[in-house]
Amino acid sequence: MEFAPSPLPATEPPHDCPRCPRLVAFREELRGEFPGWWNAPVPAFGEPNAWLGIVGLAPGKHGANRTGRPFTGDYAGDLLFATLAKFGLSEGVYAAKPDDGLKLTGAILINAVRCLPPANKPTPEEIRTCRPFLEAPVAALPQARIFIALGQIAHQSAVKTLGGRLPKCTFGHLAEHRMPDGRILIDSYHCSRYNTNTRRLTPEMFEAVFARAIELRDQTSSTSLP
Ligand SMILES: O=c1cc[nH]c(=O)[nH]1
Repeated sequence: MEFAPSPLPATEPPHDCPRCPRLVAFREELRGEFPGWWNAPVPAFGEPNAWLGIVGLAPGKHGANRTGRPFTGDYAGDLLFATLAKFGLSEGVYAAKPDDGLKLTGAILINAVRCLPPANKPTPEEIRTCRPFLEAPVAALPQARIFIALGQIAHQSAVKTLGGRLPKCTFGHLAEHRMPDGRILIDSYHCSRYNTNTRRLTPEMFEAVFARAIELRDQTSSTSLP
């Protein structure tokens, strides 16, 4: 795969974002080892007019960090994209590569941390440092009234981004949190290989989160949320 950095919206981190020294060093190492991979901050993927924002954790090494599209090419993406298709939130067929023509409809995927962290574990400082790159695209989503957080880290970053208070928002699968301006955050266990293999998260449990998001969208579509 050949990657030429294309012009990015102002809400996206630059291709050579220097903010997190550990993540920059890891990215440089992987650029040497895998020059054909993306190896850069991974841009959000989806519709600018999305009603649903889905907050992930961080690129997977062989997934988004390789392909340059969130969740694309790794195990977590298989369940996520199948679920999006099932709920009418995508058009086209997901084929685990960024040029498969897949389009999200009504939804957007944004990782809480844009660069690949070693061992899939960003530090608290890296999560904090990357938060402007969650805040900026979220602020640029005028229609997004419902958010789904995939896992604890995404939950924490999403609550802070949406202006909520963490002590009031305990993470739990299918837990719902109303933000001060009326936007609603639904938590889900992350659709990682570990969670699905151990059955902590089943496809049915994951689908219940999206079904609830759609139910809330339909209930709130007549009320005025930001
Ligand atoms: O949270 C995740 C996991 C895998 N790939 C992503 O882009 N985000």
